[in-house]
Amino acid sequence: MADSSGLSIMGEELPSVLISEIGGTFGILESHVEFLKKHFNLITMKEFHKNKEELHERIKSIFVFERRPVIDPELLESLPNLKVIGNSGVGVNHLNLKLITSFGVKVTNTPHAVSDSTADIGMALMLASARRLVEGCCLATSPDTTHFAVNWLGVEVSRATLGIIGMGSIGYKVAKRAKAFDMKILYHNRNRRKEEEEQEVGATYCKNIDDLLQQSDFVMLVVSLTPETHNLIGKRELELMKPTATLINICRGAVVDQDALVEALQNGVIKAAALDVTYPEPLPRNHLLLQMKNVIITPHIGTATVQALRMMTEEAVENILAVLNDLPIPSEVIPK
Ligand SMILES: O=C(O)C(=O)CO
Repeated sequence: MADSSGLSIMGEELPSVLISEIGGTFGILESHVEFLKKHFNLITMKEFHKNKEELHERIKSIFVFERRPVIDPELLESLPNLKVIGNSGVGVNHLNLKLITSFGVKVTNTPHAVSDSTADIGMALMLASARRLVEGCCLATSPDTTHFAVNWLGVEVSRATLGIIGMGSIGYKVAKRAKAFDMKILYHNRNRRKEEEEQEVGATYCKNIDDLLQQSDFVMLVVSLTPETHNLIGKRELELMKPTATLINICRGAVVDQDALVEALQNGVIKAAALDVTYPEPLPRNHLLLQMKNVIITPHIGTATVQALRMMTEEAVENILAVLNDLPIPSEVIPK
């Protein structure tokens, strides 16, 4: 892994950093451990619980990966020298920012590392839904299939209108990709992008989200989950969309009112949905969304690439070292 930070604390013992565990489904990738150990003395939660008395004053940072370890008041109270929580990933809705910062602890995230891989998943879901890829795979592997029925047709994304809700770094990368597919691009964002940025990707700003919903063939959600964006897309918004439109969600499940979505899909209010995120994750096996032919669901794999995970670890390490060395912090998350 690239050692771009050059920030290890020279001449000092490596700072102790708490991690959930190494390996397993939710632990740190074993191939990242060597890199992390160049900068930190890693302490797993298991070691911490076994030896709290000796370790609690030494821990300066917590490296959060896959929402673990869980940061609760008890953990924060037990770490008097904690300076920073380095989240590996951009979304921090699993962290109570107000609580954490009330302990004088900073929070950082990794917006740069995740943007390409998450934008790719957005495009992959849009294309897969438009061209009925999952259904097509099932047809191809079905023993009864000789040829697809002549009226078994998908639609093209070329020249269709894509409405991007949330034009941060991921949304912007989606727009760049969509431009290459000759899509017409609309976007809604709290803050309008600079004119030259809009021109670069050919995106038109919709101040009013309703205009975007009414005009788009594909609506892609790329916002952070906050109290303002919780259930941002509900019954009213779905009813504004075209009956031929597809909803793609690559941010957080709770941005959509899922019951309203099920109803809209059942009643033909919209045509289809492609979701990398749901609530809960995973959905219960008997959930209606898992049974609909016009829905594609992936298990939150936006950053599940070799490259993204490597860059997330590197970006998180840079952030943590910047805080511990009292240097400008590349990506600090400030509670609103
Ligand atoms: O970076 C994040 O927050 C993710 O959810 C990755 O998909």
